[in-house]
Amino acid sequence: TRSTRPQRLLKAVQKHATRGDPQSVISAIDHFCRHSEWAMNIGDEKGSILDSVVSEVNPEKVLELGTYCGYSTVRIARLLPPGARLITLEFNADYAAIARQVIIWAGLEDKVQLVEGASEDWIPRMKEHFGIETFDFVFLDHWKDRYLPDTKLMEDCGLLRKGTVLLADNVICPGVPDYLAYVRNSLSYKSCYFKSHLEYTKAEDGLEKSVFLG
Ligand SMILES: Cc1cc(-c2n[nH]c(CCNC(=O)c3cc(-c4ccc(F)cc4)cc(O)c3O)n2)ccn1
Ligand SMILES: [Mg+2]
Repeated sequence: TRSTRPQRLLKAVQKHATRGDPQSVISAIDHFCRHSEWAMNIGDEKGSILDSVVSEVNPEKVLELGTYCGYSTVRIARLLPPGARLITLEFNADYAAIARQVIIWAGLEDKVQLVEGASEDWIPRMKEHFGIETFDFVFLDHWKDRYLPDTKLMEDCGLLRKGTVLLADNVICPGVPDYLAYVRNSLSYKSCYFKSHLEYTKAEDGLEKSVFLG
């Protein structure tokens, strides 16, 4: 039967990227998505904004919601200091299988723990299952109707501390209006918007950076 788009994306990585070289993995995926098939990775333009925020925060403990093929996982993990850890949650088992291979090809498997399942099931188990106290940085890139409930769930589970940075993809396209209203109006967050474009297109999109104030 016909291969899936994530499978074809992984083949492009294994053909064009150098094992152990995260930048070549990022470039191979961006080339595939620009010249072969669009895919819902954050992409190079928003990816550069992600890079700058991660570098500024320099986090030890990172949570990513929505792995997809592991593109943003690689972008984040390649910037982490030794000993830092990234936990990434993926609901779709087929995406997860591809992402594991992409992360291994980039040579970043020691920094990344990929967990399969729904965010609402795993967020309440972070502390007892992974020994996590609080996260320094959270990247939200999963189902858009889960951004707000999962943010409230992270608050309630005590996973956020004064200064934890949340960075949300797709706040314009597909859009997360309820989440935006919440972080922009809540006294518990300081938010700012980074205007950009939907990956590999001219459509507007952007990232919302929100600092939890406790
Ligand atoms: C743990 C857990 C994980 C998940 C989960 N894992 N992986 C995802 C994927 C989510 N991402 C998207 O749907 C998405 C869509 C677009 C898009 C699509 C079509 C258009 F026309 C325009 C834009 C663009 C993007 O950048 C996106 O990120 N959800 C779900 C539940 N629980
Ligand atoms: Mg996205």
